[in-house]
Amino acid sequence: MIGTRPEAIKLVPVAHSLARAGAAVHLYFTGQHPGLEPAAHGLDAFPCTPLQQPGLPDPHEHVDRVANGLARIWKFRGPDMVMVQGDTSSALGGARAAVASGIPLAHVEAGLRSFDSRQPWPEEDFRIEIDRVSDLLFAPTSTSASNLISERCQGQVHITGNTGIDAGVADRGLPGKAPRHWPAGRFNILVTCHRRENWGVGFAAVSAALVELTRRPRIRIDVVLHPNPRVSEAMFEQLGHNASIRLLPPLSHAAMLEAMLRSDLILSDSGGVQEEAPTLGVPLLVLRDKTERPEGVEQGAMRLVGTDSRRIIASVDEIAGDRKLRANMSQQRFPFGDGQAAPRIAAAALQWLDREYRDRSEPRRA
Ligand SMILES: CC(=O)N[C@H]1[C@@H](OP(=O)(O)OP(=O)(O)OC[C@H]2O[C@@H](n3ccc(=O)[nH]c3=O)[C@H](O)[C@@H]2O)O[C@H](CO)[C@@H](O)[C@@H]1O
Repeated sequence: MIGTRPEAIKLVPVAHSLARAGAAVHLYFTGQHPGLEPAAHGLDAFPCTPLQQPGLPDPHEHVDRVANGLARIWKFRGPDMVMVQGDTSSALGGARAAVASGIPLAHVEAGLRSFDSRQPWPEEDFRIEIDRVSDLLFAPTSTSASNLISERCQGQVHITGNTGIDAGVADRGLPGKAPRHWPAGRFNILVTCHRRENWGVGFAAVSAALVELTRRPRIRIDVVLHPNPRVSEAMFEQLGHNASIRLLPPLSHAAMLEAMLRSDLILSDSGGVQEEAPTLGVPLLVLRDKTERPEGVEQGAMRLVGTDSRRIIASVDEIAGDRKLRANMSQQRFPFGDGQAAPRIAAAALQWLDREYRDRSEPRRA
């Protein structure tokens, strides 16, 4: 099940590992991010059913549409297992349809918790519901596995690492493989900001901080726009007039990783970027008050700064001005996995299916 760009990025390695292990992989593209193409992510070798359900202002309504659409398709013939990733409305819709159709469900990136239903909203609750009904739970870290165990989730838990790290990140992050091109004297900041909790007041405060930071002569700022037009229009409105800030269109994943590697510091509210930055060894200020990915903060690779302008400016000034702190935050760390999550997931899923269908003494569907 794939609905959004990050789900595509994180499921590419899983689809290929499953296929290598002998599974027949069928993709369902919900259409949550319209324009998301299997070929753009190297997924064109797999059969794909498009649902054509673009994301809606009310994510709960989108969940229902995806769930109903899939349940209709799977009424007569469904797969042996449904695999969903993360916490999107597509993932929850897929999970509900699998349960309604009696199909085993696997959840990739299970167990992440911010312990606050309001942030990320509605993803925290979506992920909890998916975890409760999954038969197989692929937790990226021991922290996420502990969350599942303390909530007494019924599914089988495996600690695998995050598949996002398999997706070209681990290779680039390996010592000696990360080319850093810092022009002397410059301090390059890369920014992404798209979370729903930050729409409105949050965006305005982040933009005000960026404008203030351009007054420092050393600082250069690149803002990568989100594919959601509502988000990119707000950024244009607030930053388009500032000649010292470059607004870049959404980048391919490879180009995004290169842009991260060329940066001295990243400011972002993205979930995936929180996993990638420590692996690439680039310091990160997280534009959120809470995170469901505390591992990078605990290891000193990133800091939570929220969207308060003064706090953002103070943190940037501190990191830009303190070589020792910057060197420490720039150390490569691998809190989210070693780049081998997908083969672990494929092996565990196929083993689980073999056992399940042997015990059920009924043939697998494919
Ligand atoms: C609240 C939250 O965090 N939600 C999630 C959200 O995405 P998340 O917040 O990670 O979504 P983003 O849109 O920021 O996507 C991040 C990914 O896209 C890449 N990128 C970013 C910008 C760009 O121009 N080009 C590009 O390729 C990044 O390198 C990263 O790999 O969906 C994911 C998939 O279910 C989940 O794992 C996350 O938990």
